Amino acid sequence: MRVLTADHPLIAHKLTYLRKKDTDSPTFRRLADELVTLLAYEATREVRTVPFDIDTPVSATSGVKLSSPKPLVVPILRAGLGMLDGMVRLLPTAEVGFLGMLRNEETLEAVTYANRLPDDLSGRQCYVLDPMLATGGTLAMSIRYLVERGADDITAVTLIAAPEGIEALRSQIEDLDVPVTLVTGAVDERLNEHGFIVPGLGDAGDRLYGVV
Ligand SMILES: O=P(O)(O)OC[C@H]1O[C@H](OP(=O)(O)OP(=O)(O)O)[C@H](O)[C@@H]1O
Ligand SMILES: O=c1cc[nH]c(=O)[nH]1
Ligand SMILES: [Mg+2]
Repeated sequence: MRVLTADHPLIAHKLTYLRKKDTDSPTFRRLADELVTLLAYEATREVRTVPFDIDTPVSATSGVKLSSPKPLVVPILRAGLGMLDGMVRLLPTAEVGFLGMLRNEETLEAVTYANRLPDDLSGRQCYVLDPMLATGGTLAMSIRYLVERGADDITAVTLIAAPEGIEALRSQIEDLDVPVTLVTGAVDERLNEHGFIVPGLGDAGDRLYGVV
C-alpha cells in the first residue's frame, strides 16, 4: 500500500480549524468539503483517461477524457458522506456507491449495516472516502469487499490517520493483488485507549451530523 500524506499549507490550515473543538457543524462541513477537494487533486493523479480529439475555435487538437468504466466513489456512512460533494466536484462523471459501517465502541470492530454498490466492479477504479482511519478496521473491511466484487484499483482518501491504523490496514490487505493507495491530510501521533485518534478531531460523524 502506497501512503501519500498531503504537504500543503492550505490543507494544514483547514485541518487546524477542523480539529478545534469549538468549530461548529456548518463550519466543520465546509472545511471537510474544501479539504477533500484539495486531497482529491492528489488522489486522482492516476485516474484513467483515454485520448480524445476535439476542435478548438482555432484548430484540431488531441486531449484526454476520463475513460470507461466510470470511476466509482464510495463514501463510508456516516462520516464519509461529508466528503462526497467535494470529491465528485472533481470527478463529475463518477458513479457513487454507498457502504454504511459502524465501529462497535467497545470492541472497536466495524460492522456493515448498509450496502448499495454495483454487483460487478470488474475493471473499476474505486475511491473510498472516510475522514478517519483509526484502527484501520473499517477501511480494511471496505477495501476487501470492493476487491471481492472485482475492483482492480483502490484509492482511500482520509483527512486524518493514526500510524497504528495505517500499519494494521497494510497488514490486513497485504494479500490482495490490487494496487491500494492511501491519501491522507495528516498522520497524527497515536490512538488513545478508546481507539480515538490523538490529537485527532473527536468523532467525525458526530461533528458533521450530531451525536446519535
Ligand atoms: O479505523 P477504525 O477504527 O475502523 O475507525 C474509523 C471509523 O470510525 C468512524 O465511524 P463511526 O463508526 O464513528 O461511524 P459514523 O461515521 O456513523 O459516526 C470513522 O468515520 C470511520 O468509519
Ligand atoms: O478519532 C476517531 C476515531 C474513530 N472515529 C472517529 O470519528 N474519530
Ligand atoms: Mg462516528
